[in-house]
Amino acid sequence: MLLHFTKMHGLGNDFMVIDLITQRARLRDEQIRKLADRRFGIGFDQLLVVEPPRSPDMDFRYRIFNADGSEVENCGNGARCFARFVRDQRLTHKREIHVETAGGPLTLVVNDDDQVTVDMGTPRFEPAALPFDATEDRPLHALEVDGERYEIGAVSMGNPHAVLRVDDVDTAPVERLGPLIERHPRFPRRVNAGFMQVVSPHEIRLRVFERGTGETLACGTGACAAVASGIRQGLLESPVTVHLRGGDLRIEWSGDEAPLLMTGPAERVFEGRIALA
Ligand SMILES: N[C@@H](CCC[C@H](N)C(=O)O)C(=O)O
Repeated sequence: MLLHFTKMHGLGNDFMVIDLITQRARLRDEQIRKLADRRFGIGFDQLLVVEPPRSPDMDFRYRIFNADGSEVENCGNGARCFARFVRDQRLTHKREIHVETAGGPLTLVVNDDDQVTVDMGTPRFEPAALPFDATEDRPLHALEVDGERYEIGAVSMGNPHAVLRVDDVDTAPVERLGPLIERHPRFPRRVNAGFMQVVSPHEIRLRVFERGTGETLACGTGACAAVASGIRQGLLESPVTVHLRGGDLRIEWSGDEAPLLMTGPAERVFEGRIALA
């Protein structure tokens, strides 16, 4: 069968987006891995799937699959693309869109300038929320990686994040430490590994080695987690501009149970049809 798809990106974190409201398909893990392949497939960091909601209060169900085929709880850059996609495809005319994800509900607002603001919910730090094997909920946890001890912030934005502060993201050992942190035994469901350089209380630079994908040009939930961890440690103050390799995000969070807001762009690249093997 021929499946219609749209290729999109949020700051270079790229997606294949498919509408499973007007089309029918069931994608197996190995098909997702093949489609994600940049030589043998379409190439993407994540697959985003639009489905009808299961709850009457919601507009859509938003499902996310990493390039390795694993289904995950949340994707921030994807959420902005999802909002643009459902409007461009005329699946909704709303500017405020409520979606259910495996990590909980999200509210997406398409602004007049076409930037999208996502209410990402409240960051969670308790280790069980990630999950992370630690007895106490603290701003920093010691983590031994490859015989060295590092201090990491552990944050759930629906999906799990470890945030490591570095002096300079350009020279940070992202390729070496990223995969080791991602599969560290204290993170039983693996983890996204963020490397954060604090530039000022309102500005950070960030690289993220994503679970199930590898380093991407930007990670929305990674940006939210890094800012939440930085604010909790007293290093940052809202609002914070996050400079990622693919561009900038604005993150606002007033702390405690307040929702964290992420604002940034969402771009359509091309559309196509592909035969599913
Ligand atoms: N690129 C994303 C996060 C995608 C999911 C992540 N790799 C995970 O496994 O949790 C973003 O923009 O947030």
